[in-house]
Amino acid sequence: MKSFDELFAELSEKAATRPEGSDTVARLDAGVHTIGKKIVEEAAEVWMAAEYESDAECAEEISQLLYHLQVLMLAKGISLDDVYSHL
Ligand SMILES: N=c1c2ncn([C@@H]3O[C@H](COP(=O)(O)OP(=O)(O)OP(=O)(O)O)[C@@H](O)[C@H]3O)c2ncn1[C@@H]1O[C@H](COP(=O)(O)O)[C@@H](O)[C@H]1O
Repeated sequence: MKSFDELFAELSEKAATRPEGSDTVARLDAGVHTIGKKIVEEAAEVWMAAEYESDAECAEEISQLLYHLQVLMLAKGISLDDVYSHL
């Protein structure tokens, strides 16, 4: 288990070091358009899970949406503080 900030630190490290086989590196290389489409897909899955699936399944979908949002943040060079400053 990890926090939002811990996942972002891990993904930032992956983006910087580009380890072989990293899914995150492949997603970053695919670009903002592809990442954006994945976010829309994951958001829809969150919505469907909230309406028709268990709370546990919904939580898993939310975790995936948060992951893909972080990938987009990295692709755009947006930091945690850039986001937190609006909360
Ligand atoms: N938290 C996540 C995470 N959440 C979601 N995903 C990705 O998002 C996918 C979920 O989307 P879907 O359910 O739509 O599955 P899918 O249709 O097969 O998705 P696609 O691969 O086709 O886009 C998963 O299969 C993962 O590829 C994640 N991939 C990685 N992480 C974490 O990110 C870190 C770095 O991972 P790597 O870059 O792979 O080393 C590790 O701590 C991982 O646990």
